[in-house]
Amino acid sequence: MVKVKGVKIGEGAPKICVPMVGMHEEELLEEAKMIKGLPCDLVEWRADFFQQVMDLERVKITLESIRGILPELPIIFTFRNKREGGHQEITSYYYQKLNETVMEAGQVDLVDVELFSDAELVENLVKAGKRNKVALIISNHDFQKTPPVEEMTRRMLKAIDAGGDIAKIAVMPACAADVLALQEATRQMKEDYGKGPLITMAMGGLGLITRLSGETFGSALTFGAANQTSAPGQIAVKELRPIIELLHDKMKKSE
Ligand SMILES: O=C1C[C@@](O)(C(=O)O)C[C@@H](O)[C@@H]1O
Repeated sequence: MVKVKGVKIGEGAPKICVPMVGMHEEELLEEAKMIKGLPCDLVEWRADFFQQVMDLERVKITLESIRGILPELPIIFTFRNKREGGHQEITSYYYQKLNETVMEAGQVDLVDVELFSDAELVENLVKAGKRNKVALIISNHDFQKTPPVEEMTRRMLKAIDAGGDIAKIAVMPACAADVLALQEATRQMKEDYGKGPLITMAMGGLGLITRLSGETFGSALTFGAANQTSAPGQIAVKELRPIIELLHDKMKKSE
């Protein structure tokens, strides 16, 4: 279990995270104000959407303004590279600098680091996370396909071995068997390897069930949209919340 600002990821019902995808500061602040009224547990700033992400001072100022609007919610900071489905590509050097700067600024609770980054970079960011008391999600995204179950579990185990507090995998299914493979990899990680917390999802409409069924299979967090999605298959947080709650209540009652 990972506890951030009182939110227990990996205990009870899956937590709901809303991505912030504004390209400019004003848009982000509007999004933050809207999120204030939404039934979510965390927010994720997808900084690869932000047009001024190459300006570290701007990033820090924007983060402070977001925090000003959302003082209580845990914030995940994510720069998603293009090769993993993000909107911009930056050098490894800048990726490290950006994530370290944000961790040192003290406004975020979690940082998402891509597993397939340079090994030394991951190591440095794990150390920076520990130094700054920021939890690390080590993630992998495949927007083309769903790897075999063993490969998905191998990646999640590697993410935890590398020092991730949370392992995350997002894949693209082509058929129902792919969706089942993602669920099975999640189940094996939780029940057979005893590892977690995990965040897993199959993307697109076909994978939607995986965004709802985390409590059954072992995914501790799910992403729901405010008004713009950050990945295919996300549904609105207002639609997501009652489903997550229904499953949680009924599962508890029939224990
Ligand atoms: O990694 C993830 C998961 C995600 O890709 C999804 O499919 O919901 C959405 C991203 O914003 C987040 O960083």
